[in-house]
Parts: sequence; structure tokens; C-alpha cells
Amino acid sequence: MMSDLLTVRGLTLATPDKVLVEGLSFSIAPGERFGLIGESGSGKSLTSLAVTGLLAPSIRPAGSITLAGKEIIGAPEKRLVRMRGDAVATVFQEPLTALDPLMPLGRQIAGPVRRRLKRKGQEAGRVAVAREVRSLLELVRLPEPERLIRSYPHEVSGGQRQRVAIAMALACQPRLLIADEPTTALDVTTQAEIVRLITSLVEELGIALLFISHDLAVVGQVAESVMVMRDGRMIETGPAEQVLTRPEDSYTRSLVAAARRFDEALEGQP
Ligand SMILES: Nc1ncnc2c1ncn2[C@@H]1O[C@H](COP(=O)(O)OP(=O)(O)OP(=O)(O)O)[C@@H](O)[C@H]1O
Repeated sequence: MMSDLLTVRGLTLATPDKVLVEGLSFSIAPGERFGLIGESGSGKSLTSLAVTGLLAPSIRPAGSITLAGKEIIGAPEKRLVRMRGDAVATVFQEPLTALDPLMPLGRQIAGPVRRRLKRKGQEAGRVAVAREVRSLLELVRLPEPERLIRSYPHEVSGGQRQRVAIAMALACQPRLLIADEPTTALDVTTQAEIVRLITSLVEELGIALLFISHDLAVVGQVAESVMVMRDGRMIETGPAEQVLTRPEDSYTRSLVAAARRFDEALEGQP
């Protein structure tokens, strides 16, 4: 649809000797929360990298990806860089890889804040940037902002690091937030907190979300619509409530049954 924020049509990703993703089509409306589900190696991360124009040079994309009305496939690097600052930002599985180990967290958040203020022609001096950094820390519910600003990544917990990574992604004021397995590296309690935080933030800010996970239960908590992938292909797509409770495809049914058995085991039932 013309009004969609992200439209992927017939996306195929291949190396010279292997097709990794084939004929993928889906779209995300402004403000919509979309879940991409699939087991390891199904092509979820490649799909999200294609959306942000960050594919390895050995992988050739074909088909079409439009984000905020602009074609991504074949776009010059300059346009992709601008789009990554403007339309889309990503939160990855392991926040340590996104963070510089040698730089205090406050300065790391300040980077994207300053770039955004400059891009929008706004005052980007020290005071203005510091004010925005503080309000971002508040937004992601991080306590003790003064200490955090001066801390290095290894001095805070995994959950706090992921909150900082979320703050950095939101610093660009993206229209689409991509969260690629954002909770996989965290313990169960922290996982639930981060999932709730992401859900409430995108709702509060009116941002669309592409949430990627192998975990059906987590995707079910976050997404309004879902797509199930296997071996680089789309297996099933539709409203989350329908796909996750009344799946039509046998592969989706097996995933749902496995997740249910896992839940029952946790509850100590047969
Ligand atoms: N640069 C690359 N060159 C060749 N093959 C690749 C490359 N990157 C990924 N692949 C292959 O593409 C397939 C899909 O990878 P992808 O990372 O998208 O899977 P995924 O669904 O995100 O899995 P995971 O949850 O384990 O990250 C895998 O078989 C992977 O080995």
C-alpha cells in the first residue's frame, strides 16, 4: 500500500552459489508492530540487514524494498547513510557489539543526538546535547543518569547496556525501529523488562517496530502482525493472534506446539 512505511516485494538474497532468502514480501504500516519469527539460519537477520542496506558485499539483493517511499535496493551509499540516521535504527542481540568499550556511555548516546540536531538545523551545543541525552536516559527508564553517563559499557549490567543501545537507536528519532533478537543474551526477568520497554516506547512514540526472534512467546507479546520464515522463505503471515493460536501451516503448528509444551513444562503440568 502507498501508505506503508516499509514495503518489501519479492526480496531475494543470494551469494554467487547459494540463494539465502527467496521471494519475500511483507509490509509494515506506520506505528505497526511486526514480528519476524524463524529458527536459526532462516534468514531473519539477512532480511533486516537488507532493509537497512547493510548486507555484506558478497550478498546480492533483488526485488524491491521501499522505506518511507524510497527504494533501498541499489540506492547509493549516501542515501543509505542518511536513511539510517533518519528513518530506521536497529537494536541488536548483544549490546556490547554496538557499544564502544573505551567510551563513556553518555558520550556514546551524545553522538547520534548531535547528528540528529545538526541534520534538523537545531542548536547542537554541549548543553542542548546533554539535555537530550538525559531525557533519553529517562525515556528508557535508566536510574542514576549521572553515574551512567560517566560509566563504561562493562561497568553496567547487560539489561542496562541494552537500555543504552535502545536510547542510542531512539536518539535518531527513527520511524522504524528494528529489534533483532534484542533479549536473547539476557536472563528471563531482564528479557521480560526489555520486551515491555520496547513495546511501550514504540507505542508512546508512535514508531513502527520490526521485532525479530526465534521465540514465539516473545513475539506474541510484542507484535500485532507476524511472519514465519523457514529456509529463507515465508511460511505464513497474518495477525499475530491468528497465526499464533490458529496457524494454518503445519510448520507453524509444530512451532506453536513446541512453545506450548515448553510453557506447560515450566508450569509443571503434563
Ligand atoms: N555473508 C554471508 N555469506 C554467505 N552466507 C551467509 C552470509 N550471512 C549469512 N549467511 C547464511 O544465510 C542464512 C541465513 O542467515 P541469517 O543470519 O539471516 O539467519 P537468522 O534467521 O537470522 O538466524 P540467527 O537467528 O541464527 O541469526 C544462514 O544459512 C547463514 O549461514
